[in-house]
Amino acid sequence: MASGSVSQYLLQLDENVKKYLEYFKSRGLPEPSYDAGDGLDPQQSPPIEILACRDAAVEAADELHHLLLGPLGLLLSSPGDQYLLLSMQYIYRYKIAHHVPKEQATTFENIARDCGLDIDDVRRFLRVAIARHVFKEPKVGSIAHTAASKLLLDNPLLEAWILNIAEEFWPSLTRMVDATATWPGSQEPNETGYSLSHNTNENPFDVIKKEPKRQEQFVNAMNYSHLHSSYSMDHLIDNFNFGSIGAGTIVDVGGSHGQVSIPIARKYLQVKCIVQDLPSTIVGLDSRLPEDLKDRISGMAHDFLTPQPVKGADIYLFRWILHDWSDKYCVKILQALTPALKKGAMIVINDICIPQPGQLGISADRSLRLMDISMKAFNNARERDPETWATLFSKADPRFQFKGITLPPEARMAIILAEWQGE
Ligand SMILES: C[S@@+](CC[C@H](N)C(=O)[O-])C[C@H]1O[C@@H](n2cnc3c(N)ncnc32)[C@H](O)[C@@H]1O
Repeated sequence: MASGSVSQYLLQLDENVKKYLEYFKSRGLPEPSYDAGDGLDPQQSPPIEILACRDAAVEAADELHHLLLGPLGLLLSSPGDQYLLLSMQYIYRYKIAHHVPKEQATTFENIARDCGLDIDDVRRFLRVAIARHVFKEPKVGSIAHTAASKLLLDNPLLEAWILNIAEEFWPSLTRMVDATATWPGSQEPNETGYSLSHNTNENPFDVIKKEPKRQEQFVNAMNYSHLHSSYSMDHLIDNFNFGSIGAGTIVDVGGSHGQVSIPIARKYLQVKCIVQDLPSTIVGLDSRLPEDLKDRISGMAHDFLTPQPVKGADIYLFRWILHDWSDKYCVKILQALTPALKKGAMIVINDICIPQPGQLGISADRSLRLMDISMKAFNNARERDPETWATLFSKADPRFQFKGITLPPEARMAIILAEWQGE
């Protein structure tokens, strides 16, 4: 399939949109808009040449979009294009990208033979990808790499990201409307699109954990999505003064392997950190800590849905935790803290905060909305806006004083603060 250049598509778009709009003007119709649609009478279609202009303009816009995204962007836009996603799942499962020479063409027949696949399936799945410039068909029946298909080679985190969406999230999305009918308004992690599509009544995290390969894929996918500098830990560490507590204690709730506590302790030279997580995650943490931090960081097994055992700490930190839980469970998690809190203790949350509609550009807003709905499909969790964050604290206990939200420049994750006012 021949592809034009950016300038050619721009010209094609400009010429065809002008002709299309001229038609509207000549009929006294307003320009098409999101609010009013195109104002055309469905019974009386415009002349065929006008429809052809529209189609040419749409095609030029699509192609400009794809070219400007670049090869990586093209692949990453796949969650919005389930057909490409399906095709990539097929390509990954049978390692097809590895059977196409990097610099030459091969044939569908060769691929089918080398991978032991049905030739008709190979042709059909690959042509879905080719239609989005993932591989190309330089002449009928032959197949060669494009920049995007080359990214499917030897890129394990990208592979995990795409397969995790294809295998864990996408099936959940296809059943989430059914889930809203089966369990209206549910806040339970096992009453979701995931539950229906994966035929389980367990929390998806527990389902995935049972299979080491699936767990590895999930962890790699999460790591891939956090590679972008907007997710860097530095945004938290440089924009919240953990040093203000002097030699005080930070409880890093759900702190995993200490990936947050370690850089905090490195920057703030007096603070002590207690990393809490489930027993299977926290086991062995103390021996894995860097030697120079062993006297200031320690690990502790703790389920954050049960009462907090560390009493009187200065800061309780939740990084990348609460977005994995519905409001009902976030309230429980916050309530589980209260028996341990001293007056003035700070609750520091580092998580996504969706600005009010209209405050972000359309694509940034769209990507947060997609994340939010994916969390719902997965385990009834959610991304929150400022109001929803504030409400969590007031629902948990009126003695939490909500102190506000800051979004450091260039950061995706906001810093959300509350202070305990109880005695
Ligand atoms: C997305 S990770 C965040 C890890 C770390 N805070 C960070 O920012 O990199 C969520 C963590 O919560 C832990 N977790 C999940 N359920 C938990 C529970 N009930 N009690 C304690 N930790 C839990 C997981 O084991 C995991 O380490």
